[in-house]
Amino acid sequence: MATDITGELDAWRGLPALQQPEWDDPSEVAAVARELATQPPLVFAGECDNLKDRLAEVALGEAFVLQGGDCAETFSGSNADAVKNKLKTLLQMAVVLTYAASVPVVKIGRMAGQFAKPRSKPNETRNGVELPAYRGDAVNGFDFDAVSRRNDPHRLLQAYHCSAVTLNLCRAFTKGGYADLRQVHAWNQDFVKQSPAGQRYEQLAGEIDRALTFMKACGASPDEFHSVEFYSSHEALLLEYERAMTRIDHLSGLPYDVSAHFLWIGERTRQLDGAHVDFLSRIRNPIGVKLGPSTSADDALALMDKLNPDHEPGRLTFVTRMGAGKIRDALPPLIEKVNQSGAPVAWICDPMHGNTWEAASGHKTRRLDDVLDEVAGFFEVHRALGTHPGGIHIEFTGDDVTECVGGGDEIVEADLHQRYETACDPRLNRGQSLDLAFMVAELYRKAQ
Ligand SMILES: O=C[C@H](O)[C@H](O)COP(=O)(O)O
Ligand SMILES: C=C(OP(=O)(O)O)C(=O)O
Ligand SMILES: [Mn+2]
Repeated sequence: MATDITGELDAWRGLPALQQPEWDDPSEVAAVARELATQPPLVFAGECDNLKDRLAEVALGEAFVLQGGDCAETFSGSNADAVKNKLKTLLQMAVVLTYAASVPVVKIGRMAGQFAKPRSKPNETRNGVELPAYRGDAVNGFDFDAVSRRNDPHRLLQAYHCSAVTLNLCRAFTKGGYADLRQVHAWNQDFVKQSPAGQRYEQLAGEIDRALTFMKACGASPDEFHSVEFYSSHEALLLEYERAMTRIDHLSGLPYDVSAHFLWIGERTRQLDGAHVDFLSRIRNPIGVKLGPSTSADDALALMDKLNPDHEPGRLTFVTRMGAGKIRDALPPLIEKVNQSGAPVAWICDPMHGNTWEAASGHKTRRLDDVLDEVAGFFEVHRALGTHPGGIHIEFTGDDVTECVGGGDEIVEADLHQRYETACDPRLNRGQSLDLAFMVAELYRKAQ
């Protein structure tokens, strides 16, 4: 039995796999994969099952997903301050949503493994010099020189170790007291406090404080107030890595990719007969697929049939990323067709990837207004169809960067150069993330 499963886990090797790095020496990759396969799991099958249960609640309309983090994590970003700032932002957003929208929030980081990037062009040219594109720290270096841009399979091991460090910090921060609801004010104690969203948050935190004091006086202090359930996720892009991190769970005898709780297939690698769809169809984690504006209703249905043939609630999440100008037309046919099939699905909105453009300065950027408009369109469509807007998937950072324009602390195009630190796509900063959370909470409340 185990032999059969193992064989099936390698079926992707015979299929077209897009966006895989070309490595100089395949035997070096094979040696790294063997070493990865001996490393301890980063997550346990039981935890993945718990997340699947949470996502089943989302599919049923009873909870809301908040998934986010960097576009591309970096090895140098695997440190306590950077991880704490991202978690703090996620916790603040989650509190706004839980309190202001009165909905349980499933918290998933694009963290502890988001080290590989698909690219639209294989090469990058600067001042007449052409080098391979940066494909994430798991593959090559961000610096623009030939040595750094060489694909190095040993980086896969470093990606594993940085994921372990980051996940360990996430587990400690979310279980060790930092995420206690009595810390709601503490999460707001820095630059963000002065921003319009920070001040609005401060008010809400005051209300939560009073509610907690009241509940304590009544004798209630449930565990849920003292720690937070947090899950990790990343795009399952590098199949050698994901395969090496896949283990057969002792209890169920089923394969789980133990590199993260939740894995998703990107917009560029969701071909029905491609390697990524095949591989993810064979692991038992909860999984997602990004759906861009070229997705037909038949494509969505075929992905459902292949990735969740048993219609297991929580197994498959569709992450739509249509763009603000397209979502109102592109999303309804997908939802209608999938719904007609009776398949349970959690629909979540990535309002980032359909709204990227290049500023005159050459910076890749996004307008917060477009992000908000796509989320508003997502809610409108679900409201019109009577379906559940299940969550948001965003790229953000805990730092005060200037990568996206707009927001309460208005960032304009001319500001982009000030703190443009992303290794790939432009991220919302703390203030912009909070602006978004308040808007989503309002939309959610209205939709109820
Ligand atoms: O999320 C990542 C980007 O959208 C993807 O890597 C493509 O970016 P690019 O067009 O800069 O290559
Ligand atoms: C590459 C990404 O998105 P998509 O696959 O939707 O383009 C991403 O999430 O960073
Ligand atoms: Mn991105």
